[in-house]
Amino acid sequence: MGISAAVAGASGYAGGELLRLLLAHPGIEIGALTAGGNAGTRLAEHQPHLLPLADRVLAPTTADELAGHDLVFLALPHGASAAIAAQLPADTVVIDCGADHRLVSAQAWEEFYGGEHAGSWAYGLPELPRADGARQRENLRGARRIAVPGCYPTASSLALAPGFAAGLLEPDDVVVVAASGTSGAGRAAKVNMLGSEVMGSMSPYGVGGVHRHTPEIEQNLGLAGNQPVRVSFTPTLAPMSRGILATCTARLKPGVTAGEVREAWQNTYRDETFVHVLPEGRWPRTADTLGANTALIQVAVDERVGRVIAVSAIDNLAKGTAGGAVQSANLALDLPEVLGLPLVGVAP
Ligand SMILES: NC(=O)C1=CN([C@@H]2O[C@H](COP(=O)(O)OP(=O)(O)OC[C@H]3O[C@@H](n4cnc5c(N)ncnc54)[C@H](OP(=O)(O)O)[C@@H]3O)[C@@H](O)[C@H]2O)C=CC1
Ligand SMILES: CC(=O)N[C@@H](CCC(=O)OP(=O)(O)O)C(=O)O
Repeated sequence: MGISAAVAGASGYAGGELLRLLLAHPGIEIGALTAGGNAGTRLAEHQPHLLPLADRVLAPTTADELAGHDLVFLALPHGASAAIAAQLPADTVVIDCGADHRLVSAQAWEEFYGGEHAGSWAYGLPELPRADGARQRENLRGARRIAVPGCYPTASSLALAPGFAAGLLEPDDVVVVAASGTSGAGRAAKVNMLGSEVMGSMSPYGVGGVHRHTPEIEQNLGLAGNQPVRVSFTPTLAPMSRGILATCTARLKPGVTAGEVREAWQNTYRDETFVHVLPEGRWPRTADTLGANTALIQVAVDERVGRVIAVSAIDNLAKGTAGGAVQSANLALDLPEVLGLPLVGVAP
């Protein structure tokens, strides 16, 4: 008998990607599938690409439906996860794809999300380096409650953390501009997500330091360098369904050379399966990560202005959500960390 997993939010984008990955996972069996207003409908109406589950009927998202599994993935809008998680048994592994449990600081939560802070769980970005030389994965082994990172924080934290972990970057001059595909916004209808608004156009949003992923990126880079980091973050919307390209720059400390930068980035990810620093001269493209649990990174130094430029590409639904969630679940359940996770993308 394998490990049983329930997926709450199975009719949404993150839930659909979780199910795609779980169908290929050799150690996990898919149990209850739940939704909100779409409870009672067949999965095929929402996820026609998941043929083996086509006839499964979505249950309402209640603790009764979710309890009784070894593992519960919550792919619900933020705000909905905390209430349901509080009703689940303490020994169930609960992986929250939403934002409710990502931030350590209650003050940052109130400033960027409003309302009451639900608390913080082990943060599900295994490869994140920490200033003490350990990796975030050490906090995930055996954990029973895990918060999956936001998709922009996954891309930008992995891109810049090596420089903070190695003490090469100034903490007060960090700029991240990232482009996301529209699936990042979820499936709920929004006027600015209509094809006619998005196709053939790119546009910024959440400008001026107000996007709720700003404190999460600061939290991660602060952990990597063991000092507070301030980040100017601007998200943009790109006319594609999946993918994030994060262009991240920071001021170098005086005297830091391009060679030291390259060495720090390569050393950080040398032994990682999913995070790759590309050979010099090759730059990450979102297309190369589609469907894969990978993050592709390149770094360069702009010597004229004394800044590092680190670019990363991920699939927001794979490494940016569902892939990261399954990777963390593997760690929590003491399975091989890479089990069932695709390293191979879909191209062109
Ligand atoms: N999309 C992405 O790239 C990323 C998403 N995430 C996070 O994952 C979570 C899910 O996002 P995503 O899949 O994109 O969103 P979607 O809008 O595509 O899906 C939301 C899912 O939650 C269900 N739902 C909505 N409201 C409730 C409720 N009150 N009670 C129970 N179920 C409810 C919906 O069911 P129904 O169909 O019945 O309404 C649907 O299954 C969010 O917290 C998001 O922040 C994290 C990283 C990246
Ligand atoms: C394109 C788009 O709208 N993206 C979403 C982020 C998606 C994500 O990772 O966020 P959460 O898990 O924190 O919801 C946004 O900017 O709010």
